[in-house]
This record gives sequence, structure tokens and C-alpha cells, in this order.
Amino acid sequence: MHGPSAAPGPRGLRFLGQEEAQAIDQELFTEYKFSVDQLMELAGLSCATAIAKAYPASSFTTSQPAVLVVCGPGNNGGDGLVCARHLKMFGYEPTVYYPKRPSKPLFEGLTTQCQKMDIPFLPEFPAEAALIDELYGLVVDAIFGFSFKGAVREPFGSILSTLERITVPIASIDIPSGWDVEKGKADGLQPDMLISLTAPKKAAMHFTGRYHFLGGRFVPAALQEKYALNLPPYPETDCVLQLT
Ligand SMILES: NC(=O)C1=CN([C@@H]2O[C@H](COP(=O)(O)OP(=O)(O)OC[C@H]3O[C@@H](n4cnc5c(N)ncnc54)[C@H](O)[C@@H]3O)[C@@H](O)[C@H]2O)[C@@H](O)CC1
Ligand SMILES: [K+]
Repeated sequence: MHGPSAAPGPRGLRFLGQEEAQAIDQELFTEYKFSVDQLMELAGLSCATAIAKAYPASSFTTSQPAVLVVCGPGNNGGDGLVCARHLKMFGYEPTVYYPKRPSKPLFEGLTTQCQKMDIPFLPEFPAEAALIDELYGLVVDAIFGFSFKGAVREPFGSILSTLERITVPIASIDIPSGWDVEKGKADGLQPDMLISLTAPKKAAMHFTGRYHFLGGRFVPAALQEKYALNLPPYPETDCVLQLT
């Protein structure tokens, strides 16, 4: 499973192919009996924690530490909703844009939690990149993760083309959205931060932003060994590790 697609990274860390990332994900659920919401909570908490380390609320130049969290239709979007909730707890002012909402109790619950914590949901995406730059100090990209494939379908194509033109930093959860999970996308989004969950995917080799964090400290040792993940040790009880 992991032999031919193995790609060594810094510190011997392995960068995963798309099928391998999905296989680990499935194994966590089927063999290890985790539930999606458990892992999503830990993933989203990792993202909010990494963001707080790289962009402390005090460093924002906007009047409030305003963050726009853009959520996609799958579990990457769910991570974004959890991240928004924890950012609010950490003293940020998140706003969510969530155009394609699956009618599943998990996502409905996460949405309600955010709404009841006074996190606004935008009815429309700001058409002008300049408006995003004016209103927010950071954008969290939770649109697509490791299951993204093919050409981007609407409404996400227009959203991504606006995000490609903003100047405020972007923090991408797991994969910069729109990038091929293995090959990246040279003319796509260029996030300032990438938070790789579980283990970096091959696209992360093309990441040139300032901060690369590892999060999702929930992979049992036996599963790490099976896939030869060679994850570096997390510091003490931290849920994130800064790679670069
Ligand atoms: N085991 C793990 O590592 C965990 C992964 N989690 C998150 O789950 C993500 C993977 O979630 P999913 O498998 O639900 O998938 P994604 O969230 O990556 O995306 C799938 C969704 O995007 C849509 N989509 C795919 N390609 C598209 C295209 N070209 N244009 C428009 N829409 C497209 C699909 O229809 C589907 O709705 C990871 O990247 C990570 O963020 C965490 O929630 C929990 C634990
Ligand atoms: K993403």
C-alpha cells in the first residue's frame, strides 16, 4: 500500500498520495472505531491552535481579529466549522461562508453550534477581493481536502478565483483548495499557511508559504507504523507541531 507511492520529506516525514490518505482515514473509522465527529473536532481544534500560534489576535491590523472561514461541501468544510468555533473561543471574530451544506446531522449540528455562538454566516461571497482585504485579517480555506478531484465546479471556481486575488494571508486546512492533492497547482491559491492533518499529502511539497504545521494528533502508533508515517514527536501535550 505505501511502498511505491512513498515520498520522503523533511525529517523523514512521508508525504501521502491521495488514495493512501483516504485509506488511512477509512482505517481510522472502520478498524479503530473512531467516529467522524471525534476526529473532526480534533482536526478543527488543531487548525485553530496553529492559527493562534502563527497569527496572534494582537497582530491583526483590522479593528477586530476578523477571520473569514470559507467552508466546502465535505469533511474539510466540517473542519472549518469546528475551527471557526474554537477561533471564537480563542478571542477571534470569525465569519463563515458555507454555500453547499450537506443535510447530515453532523454538519447541521456544527452549523447550529456556530450560529448559537454568534458567528455570522454570509449569505453571499464578497465579489471583490479588495472587500475581503478590507474586512478580514485572515482567510481560512476549508473548501476542499484530500478527496478533491478534477476541475473545480461552481460556486467554488468563482470563490477560488477571488481568493487568488486577495492580499490578506490564507491558512489552508489540509490541502490548498483547488490544488491536485499530489501535484499541487502552480497557478492556484498560494496560502501563507498550511495545516497538514494526520500527515502531509504530496501537494505539500509545493507549498511555499511561511507556516507549515502538522495537526490531528490522533493516529495510533500501530497505524503510524503500518503506513510508515514517521511522524515527528509533538511537543509535550501540544495538538500541533510546526514543521517550517
Ligand atoms: N483522517 C483524517 O485525516 C481526517 C480528515 N478530516 C478532513 O476530511 C478531509 C477529507 O474530507 P472528504 O473526504 O469529505 O472530502 P473533501 O472535504 O476533501 O471534499 C469532498 C467534497 O468536495 C466535493 N468535490 C470534490 N472534487 C470537487 C471538484 N472538482 N469541484 C467541486 N467539488 C468537488 C465532493 O463532491 C465532496 O462534497 C480531509 O482533507 C480533512 O480536512 C477530518 O475531518 C478528520 C480526520
Ligand atoms: K483546504
